[in-house]
Amino acid sequence: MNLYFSDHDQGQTFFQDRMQRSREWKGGEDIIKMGTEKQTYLNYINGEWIHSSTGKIKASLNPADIDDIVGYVQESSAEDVNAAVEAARRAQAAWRKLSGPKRGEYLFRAADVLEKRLDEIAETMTREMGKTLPEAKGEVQRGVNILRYYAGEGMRSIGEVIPSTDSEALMFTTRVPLGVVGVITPWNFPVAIPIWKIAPAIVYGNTVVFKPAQETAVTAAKIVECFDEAGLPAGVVNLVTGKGSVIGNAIAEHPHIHGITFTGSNEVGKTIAQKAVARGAKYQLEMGGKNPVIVLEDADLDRAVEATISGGLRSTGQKCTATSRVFVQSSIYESFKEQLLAKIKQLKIGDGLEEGVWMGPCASQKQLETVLSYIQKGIEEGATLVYGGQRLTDGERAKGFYVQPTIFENVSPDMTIAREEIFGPVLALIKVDSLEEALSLANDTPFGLSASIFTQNIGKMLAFIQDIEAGLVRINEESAGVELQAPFGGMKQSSSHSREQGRAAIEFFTAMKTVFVKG
Ligand SMILES: NC(=O)C1=CN([C@@H]2O[C@H](COP(=O)(O)OP(=O)(O)OC[C@H]3O[C@@H](n4cnc5c(N)ncnc54)[C@H](O)[C@@H]3O)[C@@H](O)[C@H]2O)C=CC1
Ligand SMILES: O=C(O)CCC(=O)C(=O)O
Repeated sequence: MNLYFSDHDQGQTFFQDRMQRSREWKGGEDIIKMGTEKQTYLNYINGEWIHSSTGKIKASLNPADIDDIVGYVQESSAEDVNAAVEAARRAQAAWRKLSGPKRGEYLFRAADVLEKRLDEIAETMTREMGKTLPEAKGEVQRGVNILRYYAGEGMRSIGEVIPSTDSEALMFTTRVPLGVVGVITPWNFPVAIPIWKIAPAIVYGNTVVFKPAQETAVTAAKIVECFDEAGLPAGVVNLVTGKGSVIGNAIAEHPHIHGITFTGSNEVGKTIAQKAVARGAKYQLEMGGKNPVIVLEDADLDRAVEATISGGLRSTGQKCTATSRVFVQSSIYESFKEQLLAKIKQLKIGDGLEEGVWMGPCASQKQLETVLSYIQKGIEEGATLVYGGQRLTDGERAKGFYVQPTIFENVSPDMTIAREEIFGPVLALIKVDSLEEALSLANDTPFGLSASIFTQNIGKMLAFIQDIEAGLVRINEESAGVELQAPFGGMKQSSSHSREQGRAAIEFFTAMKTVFVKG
């Protein structure tokens, strides 16, 4: 039996899980071993931390060490989603009536709380999904900055005055919230992505039902704790954790959820879109990438090598903006490859909590298996494995989901590793003779998220900006890297053609009204 002890009296939102106790019989004595007690994180509905109606919990494991349980999270049901939607609906009327600046004040307070807890939440993130601690800290700081940006958004314009053909009339646009918004997020940016969806949703007057990836549900609960501590009114943000096929699906199908914002795989994104269209809900999808980098013969080679490594391998390649195809002009191909390999061999791979580690494990066993299966496909389909390709299981790494950074060459455009999103530290090097050839191959993909080029030639830069099919176009910089004040999103199958972040967020999270007033 689970015995839960509430720590609410001390202002805490967790419960202690006494399942960690075990009994041992030693020298005639019955000894209770406390072991390490783990926190159980609850759903957050209508301002209360509550258990799922299923009574089921799931351990969230550290991908660097599967013996390390980060915490227990709720395996909820559609019934819990119904309760969360009901709370969000009830909260909506009063929340939307607050002024934008007033709603912004709550976001400023949440930013302060998150900033105070930066180190602790970053450490939880590293333990839960493996990215290195400096990267995790950078991401939490980004979360703080996003909250402050959208807090300020509460004071900015929500419409414009348009001259009417009737000189005695006033015509203008204004914006209203959608209502209840479902936020479905992945595990690869467990702080930044939820915050860049939740912050604009609530500052524009919506209320939220938040379903994070189960792999990073502890980190998600900690974000929600920050909103709770900031005094956000009950029901404005609700958290329900559990399986995507159960909780995510219930959100997609719920008749009282008016908008769904999703980041994750194309497969799931498409089903969400179909369900949203079927019931007339608004939706926004950010999905995969197969992002190219083009390195031309006049490039600054050191910079191009650094950026390829950083863009392709940081966060173990688990970014939708990660570099995965590298098109290198023939005349510099060998020297680029040599420099790339020399640098990659020096990367330290290990537990992201350890100082000096550059690349952590894959975020889960499933993700490790996916990456290894793509590497195997690359070999079977005839690409040349130049470096890596193996799981790392020596010493402490035996307990984690580590894979070597992996480089392929002789990759042809029809190979699986040139076409599908791998979401791991795998780079395909492809030799090209000209910018035109590079552009044509780079565009030969269903995706269109991010792309970069290395060249000193302004004409080639301009041709790239014009002709590359990508929502994020980067010159002499890595393919990853998103600024919170700028629109973010992809072309083709990388997104639902909408944009997130910056001022662009207003387009999804509000509905526009055109008003005509005649005195
Ligand atoms: N664009 C991006 O940033 C991301 C892309 N991916 C891609 O997806 C692959 C698989 O990763 P997963 O974590 O399995 O991604 P996923 O698309 O299954 O999960 C993303 C979110 O959707 C939820 N979800 C899952 N099934 C659902 C359903 N039927 N209805 C509604 N929501 C559902 C998940 O619980 C999670 O919160 C990766 O290898 C990568 O290629 C994954 C995460 C982020
Ligand atoms: O590159 C970034 O900072 C953001 C990437 C992203 O949104 C993703 O991987 O889901």
